[in-house]
Amino acid sequence: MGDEAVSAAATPVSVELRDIVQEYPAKDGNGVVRVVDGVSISLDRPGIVMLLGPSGCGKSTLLHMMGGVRPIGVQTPSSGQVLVDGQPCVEAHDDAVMVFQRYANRPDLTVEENVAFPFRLRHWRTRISAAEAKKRVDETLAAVGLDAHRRHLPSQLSGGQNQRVALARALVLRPRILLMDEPFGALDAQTRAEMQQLLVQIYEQNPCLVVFVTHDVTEALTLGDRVIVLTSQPAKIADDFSILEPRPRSATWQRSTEAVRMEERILAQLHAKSPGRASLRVSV
Ligand SMILES: Nc1ncnc2c1ncn2[C@@H]1O[C@H](COP(=O)(O)OP(=O)(O)OP(=O)(O)O)[C@@H](O)[C@H]1O
Repeated sequence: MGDEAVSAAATPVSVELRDIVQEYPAKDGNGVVRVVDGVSISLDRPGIVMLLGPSGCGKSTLLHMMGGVRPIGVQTPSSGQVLVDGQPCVEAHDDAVMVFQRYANRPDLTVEENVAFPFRLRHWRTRISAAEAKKRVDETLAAVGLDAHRRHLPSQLSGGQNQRVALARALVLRPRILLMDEPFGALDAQTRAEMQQLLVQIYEQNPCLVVFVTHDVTEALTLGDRVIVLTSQPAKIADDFSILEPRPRSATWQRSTEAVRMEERILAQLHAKSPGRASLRVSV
């Protein structure tokens, strides 16, 4: 299983949201609120896909759906279909792992123990041998630059280092789908840039499908192979385009006419009041 899981990272992957509608109970207790309104997204190859949209438009809701994570007591999606590798996704699945802004490291465990934590769970213990788990933890700690901190506690680390721990805990599972919910949103500008660089390095070494939620247009242009912009609530697709510029993307490219046009295009959509289109795909 270990070797299979290692090579799985480079294997094809597909995630499809088909005509997704999501409604949640209204906060005032009266009826429901439609948060997502007919979103269709097809992701069919490894790459970094940026999901942008105004606050509260349903980005996390869509991201969770891709990982089969469901809120308690709410039908998700209200209608539409989530398919992973062409199969209906009805529950959390091993192919997808999530990284959150609140890195959720256990304060009583060392860096190494935090990263190895998934292997304490019966589900993974029965699938990954202890030797394979140790090898993966060692490799991943080196990949995220935390080898020298393995015996430290989270309280002894900076915010960026703590986010590295959270990223490493996701990467030890060698996911084919890495779902990142504003993972660098709480970091200062320099640390955020370092983490973006790290993500690109890790991605280049082991390409998988990364779906990355952000509010930050520059982050989208720095990282994305594809940028999907959602409208304000209820979310529809407002824009969807590819960025062909290879990574790492230089400051010169960031200031180029091409990049500035993309930035303006995203900002125009984020500030637009008009409803989005059901599905639109453009190559830039
Ligand atoms: N389980 C739930 N029950 C009720 N309402 C919910 C639930 N989950 C999310 N919501 C509501 O749905 C809306 C969209 O939430 P979601 O977190 O998906 O948006 P978002 O775009 O990720 O937001 P942000 O950018 O602020 O992180 C919000 O108004 C939120 O309060």
